[in-house]
Amino acid sequence: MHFVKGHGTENDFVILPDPDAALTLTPAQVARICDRRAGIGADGVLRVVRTKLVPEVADQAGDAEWFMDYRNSDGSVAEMCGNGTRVFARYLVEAGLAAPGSLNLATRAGVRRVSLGATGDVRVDMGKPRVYGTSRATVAGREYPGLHVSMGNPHLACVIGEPVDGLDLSVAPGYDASVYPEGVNVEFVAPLAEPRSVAMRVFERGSGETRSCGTGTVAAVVAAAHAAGEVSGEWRVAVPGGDLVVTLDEETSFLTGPAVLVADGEIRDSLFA
Ligand SMILES: N[C@@H](CCC[C@H](N)C(=O)O)C(=O)O
Repeated sequence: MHFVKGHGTENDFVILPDPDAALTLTPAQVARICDRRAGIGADGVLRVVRTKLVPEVADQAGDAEWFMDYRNSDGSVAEMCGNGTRVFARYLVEAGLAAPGSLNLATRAGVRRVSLGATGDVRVDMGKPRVYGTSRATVAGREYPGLHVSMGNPHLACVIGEPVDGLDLSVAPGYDASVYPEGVNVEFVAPLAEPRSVAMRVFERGSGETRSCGTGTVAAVVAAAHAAGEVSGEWRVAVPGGDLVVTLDEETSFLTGPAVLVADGEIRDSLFA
C-alpha cells in the first residue's frame, strides 16, 4: 500500500491514496499506522477516495470529486479536520489529481472549498462556526470555562488568563459528557500582546495533545473574539507547530497556513494484518 506523509503546522497525517475505494480500513489498522514506535506515526489518517464511491457522502457532495475520509490516531472517525483538508488538497495537486486554484472537497461535515497555488499556503473555507453556549473543562483539578463551538466536529474553547505553556495536557481534560456525548476537542487559548493574536494548545478527541488543530484554531478564535466583543476580523493563532491565520466574517470562517508533504513510501502487508 502506497502512502504519503504530510503535515499542516505539525498536525501530521498518513495519506492513503485509495481512489477506487478498494481499501477497508479498520480502527485497529489505523491505530497501527499512526503508532509512532511500531508504525509510521501520525495524528491521523487521510484516505483519498472518489466521492461517488462513498454512498454515505455522495448525495450531499455536489461536484466534490474527492472525499477526505479522516480517522483519528486511535482509529475513530471524525466529521472534519481543518489541517487535514489543507494537506489533502496539497496532496491532490502534487499528485496531479487536481489543478491549483479552488476545489471542493467532500467531508463527513459537508463540502469545504479549498484554495491553493502550485506551492505555498493553503486556505480553506471552514464554514460558519456554530456556538452552543458554554461548558467547562477540567485540568489537574482546576475548572476552565469555555465556549461550545461546532466546526462540524465538537469543540470546547477555553480562553484562559494565563500562558498556555504551563498546562499539563499529558492527561485528557475532563468535560461534561452530557454536553458532548461523542467526546470533544478541547482548546486552551491565551490572548497575546498584539491585537487579534492568541496562543493555543489543544487536546484532540481520538489523538491526544497535537501540535496544531485547524478546526480547533477556528473555535479558539471564535472564543477569543467572543471574549473581546468581536464577530469578525483576521486573527493570528500561534500553536506549538507554527502559526495559522483565521478570518471570521458574518457568514463563514477561513483557515490559512502551510501544508507540506514530506515523504512517500510503501506500507508492508504485515502492518495491516
Ligand atoms: N486535527 C484536526 C481535527 C481532527 C478531528 C478531531 N480530533 C475530532 O475528533 O473531531 C483539525 O485540524 O481540525
